[in-house]
Amino acid sequence: MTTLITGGAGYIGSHMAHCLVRAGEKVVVLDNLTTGFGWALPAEAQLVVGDVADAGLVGRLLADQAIEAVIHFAGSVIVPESVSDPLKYYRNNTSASRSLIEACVTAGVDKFIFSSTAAVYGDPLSVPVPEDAPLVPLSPYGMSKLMTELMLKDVSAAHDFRYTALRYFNVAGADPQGATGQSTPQATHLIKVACETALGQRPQMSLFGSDYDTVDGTAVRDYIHVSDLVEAHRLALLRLRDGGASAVMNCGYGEGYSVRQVIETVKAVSGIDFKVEEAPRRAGDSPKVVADSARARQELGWQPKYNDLELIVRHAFAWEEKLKARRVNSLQEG
Ligand SMILES: NC(=O)c1ccc[n+]([C@@H]2O[C@H](COP(=O)([O-])OP(=O)(O)OC[C@H]3O[C@@H](n4cnc5c(N)ncnc54)[C@H](O)[C@@H]3O)[C@@H](O)[C@H]2O)c1
Ligand SMILES: O=c1ccn([C@@H]2O[C@H](COP(=O)(O)OP(=O)(O)O[C@H]3O[C@H](CO)[C@H](O)[C@H](O)[C@H]3O)[C@@H](O)[C@H]2O)c(=O)[nH]1
Repeated sequence: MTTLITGGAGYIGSHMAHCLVRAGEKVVVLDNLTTGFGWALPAEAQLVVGDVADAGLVGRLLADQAIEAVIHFAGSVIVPESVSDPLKYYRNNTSASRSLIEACVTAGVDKFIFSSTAAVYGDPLSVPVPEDAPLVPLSPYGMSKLMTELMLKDVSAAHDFRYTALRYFNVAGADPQGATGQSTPQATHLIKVACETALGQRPQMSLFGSDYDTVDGTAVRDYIHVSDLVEAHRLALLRLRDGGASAVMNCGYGEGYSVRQVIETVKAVSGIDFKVEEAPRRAGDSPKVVADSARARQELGWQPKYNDLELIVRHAFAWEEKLKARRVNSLQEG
C-alpha cells in the first residue's frame, strides 16, 4: 500500500513523509520544489519532481506506483500574495487540486486527505470555532481552499471516493528528532519570524496590532505542533482504510496564545532579548482564532503529544539554529 504525498518536500509535507516512513508505510512524494527541498525527505521516500497539475504525469504515477491514497499538501500558502495575485492561488490551489482529484477518480484511488485551513472561517463570530461555523474566507487563499473542499464534497457524493479535509490552525514547531523543520526563506509566520530575529537573521521584528479586545491587546491564535498535525493525518488515513466516511475536521488544540505571549516565550526559550517594534494591525488579521477540536479527537482518536507552547517554540528554535549552522557551513565551503 503506497501513499502519494503531494507537496511532500515542503514544511508540513516533509514531516508527513517522516511520520509515515517511521510508521513503516511506503511513500512516494510528488513536488515541483518551488518552495520545498529534496533534502528534507527521508531516504526511504521516493521523490518525483513534477507538478500536481500535470495530469499525464499524475495518471502514470497513480497507476505505476499502485497508489492507494493521496495526501495533498501541494499549494501556494502566502495569504497577502493571494490578495495581490489571486489567479495564482485559484490556479495552483483550486485548478491543480481539481486536476489531481480527477486523476484519482479516473485511476480508482478512493482515499484522499486534503490540507485545508482555518482561513476558511475568516473572522469567526465566536471561538472556539466548530466545523459548522459560517465559511467566509477573507482572502483568495482561504477561498481557493474552500473551493477545493466543495469540489471534494461533490465528487465524493458522485463517485467511489472518500476524503478528509483537515482545517489547520497555526502550524508551528519542527520534528523533535531534528530531521526536518520550516525551511522556507522569507516566511511570515510569527514563531519562525521571532526565532529568526532571536538568531540575528533579522535586525528586529514587528508586532502587528496591540489594540485588539484580547487578554493583552494582541491577536490570539491556536498554535499546533507540526508533529501532532501530521499524526492527525496518519490517523485520518487509517480511518479511511477502515471505511470511514468523508469528513471535515479542525486541527488545533482549542487553546489560544497572544502574539505578545509567543514573543515572550521565544525570548525565554532562546535566552536572547531582541527588538520588537509595535506596528499597526496587519490587513485581514482576525483578533482571535481558536479551534474547537472535539471532532478530530472523537473521530480520529487524536491525542496531541506536544500541546505546550514552550515545547513548540523549543523545537522551532532548535531547527532555526540548525538552518543557521547550515548556512554558515555552506558559506565557508563555497
Ligand atoms: N503552514 C501553515 O500554517 C498552514 C496552515 C493551513 C494550511 N496549510 C496548508 O498546508 C499545505 C502545506 O503548507 P506548508 O506550510 O508545508 O507550505 P510549503 O510551501 O512548505 O509546502 C508546499 C509544498 O508544495 C510544493 N508545491 C507547490 N505547488 C506545487 C505544485 N503545483 N505541484 C507540486 N508541488 C507543489 C512546494 O514545492 C512545497 O514543497 C498547503 O496546502 C497549505 O495551504 C498550511
Ligand atoms: O512578524 C510577525 C508575524 C505575525 N504577527 C502576528 O502574529 C499572528 C499570527 O500570524 P501568522 O502569520 O503566524 O499566522 P496567521 O494567523 O496569519 O495565518 C496562519 O493561519 C491561518 C489559519 O488561521 C492560515 O492557515 C495561514 O495559512 C497561516 O499563515 C497575527 O496576529 C500576526 O499579525 C506579528 O505580529 N508579527
